[in-house]
Amino acid sequence: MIKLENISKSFQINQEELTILRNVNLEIHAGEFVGILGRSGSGKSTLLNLIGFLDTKFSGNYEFEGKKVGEYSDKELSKIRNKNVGFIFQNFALIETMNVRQNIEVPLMYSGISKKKAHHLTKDCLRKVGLVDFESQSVRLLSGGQRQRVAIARSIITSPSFIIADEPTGALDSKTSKEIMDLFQSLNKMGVTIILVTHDESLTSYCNRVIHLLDGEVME
Ligand SMILES: Nc1ncnc2c1ncn2[C@@H]1O[C@H](COP(=O)(O)OP(=O)(O)OP(=O)(O)O)[C@@H](O)[C@H]1O
Repeated sequence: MIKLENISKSFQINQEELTILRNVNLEIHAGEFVGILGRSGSGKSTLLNLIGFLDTKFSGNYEFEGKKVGEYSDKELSKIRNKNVGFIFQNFALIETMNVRQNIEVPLMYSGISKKKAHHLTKDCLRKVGLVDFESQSVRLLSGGQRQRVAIARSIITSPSFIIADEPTGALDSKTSKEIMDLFQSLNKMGVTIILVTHDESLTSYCNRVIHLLDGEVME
């Protein structure tokens, strides 16, 4: 599904060129639960932005489902991103003025699907993340773990090809982290492809495969 060939990425800082990713070669297949492990500054977020179609300024070849990502226009790419990628962040990134259902339905806003269908999909996602009774609750009143469950439900409502989870347990205590990782594992068993990025080695026990990123280089 995802194929990166000889990907390099540099930033220009004060006349100096800083290489953040070096000749990255990586393939991720549908159904995998891949962990990308690396220290702070190793290039994890840079790699995620690239995989998630947020950054197209790199050298090398990125093929998604057999097509070169570099050949799409920005408009096409944002469509591809909305359809195929679910994002999960450390700080949940929920909209505080909305309730649980409204947050989960955000990715459907411009999809043109009916309200009835959206509600049906939301109910299904709420079931999957264990929040059936929280549909009308304001997200302000939720715990960290519940907030991340809402974010996970939001990430899967469009049935994306893969989800990117960037340090998803970084703001949670260890018991809640385990619950969230168990949830990722059960979603993966239902067929959701997951790319987890973390600096926490203990989380990689949940993954099928671990990729180590060291100073912008992949060590599988
Ligand atoms: N837009 C940018 N301009 C210049 N340098 C950048 C930019 N984005 C990232 N960097 C640099 O690239 C390096 C890798 O950053 P990146 O955020 O990818 O690392 P990371 O592994 O995700 O780190 P962390 O775990 O701390 O989030 C860092 O040295 C960072 O300062």
